[in-house]
Amino acid sequence: MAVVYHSGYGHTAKQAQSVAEGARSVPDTHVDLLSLNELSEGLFKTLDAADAIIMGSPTYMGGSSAVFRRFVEATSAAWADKLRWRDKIAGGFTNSGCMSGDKLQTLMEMALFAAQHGMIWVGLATYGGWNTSAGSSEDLNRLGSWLGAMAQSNNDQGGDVVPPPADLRTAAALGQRIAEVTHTYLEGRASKKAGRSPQQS
Ligand SMILES: Cc1cc2nc3c(=O)[nH]c(=O)nc-3n(C[C@H](O)[C@H](O)[C@H](O)COP(=O)(O)O)c2cc1C
Repeated sequence: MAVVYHSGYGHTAKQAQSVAEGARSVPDTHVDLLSLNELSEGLFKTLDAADAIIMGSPTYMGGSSAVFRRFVEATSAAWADKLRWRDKIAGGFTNSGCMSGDKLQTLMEMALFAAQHGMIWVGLATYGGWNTSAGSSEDLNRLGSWLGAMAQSNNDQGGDVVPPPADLRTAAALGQRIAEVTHTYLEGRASKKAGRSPQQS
C-alpha cells in the first residue's frame, strides 16, 4: 500500500510517518511512504500497483494544499484509463494549526476524489476522545474525526515537536485500520475469484 502526502513545513510529514508505521504494524503489509513534492513517473507506477492509497495534506485556507491538488489533477490520467484505480482501498489524513481549522473540508475533498476514481473509502473506526469531563487532550482521536485522521500542530512549533503524541497515535490507528481492511478485502476478492466463500479458504 502507499501513503502519499504533501507537507510544506514538516508537520503533515510527521503525521504521514505515523500512518505508515500503523499500517506496517499489520503483518504482511508493505508500505511505500511517498512525498507529493515531485510527481514522478515512479510515483504513479507505485500507485498503480498499490492495493490501497492513504493520502495526506495540510489544511491550507480551509482545504487541501495546492501541491496536493496538483497531484489530484494529475491522477486524471488514471481515471481516464477506464478507472484504473477502481476498487483500491482509500483513506486520508490532514493536519492544521487550529483545533478545527476547517480540516473536515480537506478530508471531504479526499473522499470525493477517491469516489471519482471508484475507490473504496475507509474511515477511522474509533470513538472520539476529549469529550467528557474525564477526557483529556491525550485521548485517541481527541479531535473527534471519523472520515479520516486529523492532527493539530501549533503554528509556532516545528515538526520535531508537533503534532502531539495523541494525534500521531490516531494517525497510526488509521494506517492500521486501512491495512487490516485491505487484507480482508483482498482475501475476500481472492476467494470470490476462486469460487469459494471466504470461510472455506
Ligand atoms: C497558506 C497557509 C494556509 C493555512 N490555512 C490554515 C487553515 O485554513 N486552517 C488552519 O487551522 N491552519 C492553517 N494553516 C496552518 C497550517 O495548517 C499548519 O501550519 C500546518 O501544521 C502545516 O502543515 P505542514 O507543515 O505539513 O505544511 C495554514 C498555513 C499556511 C501556510
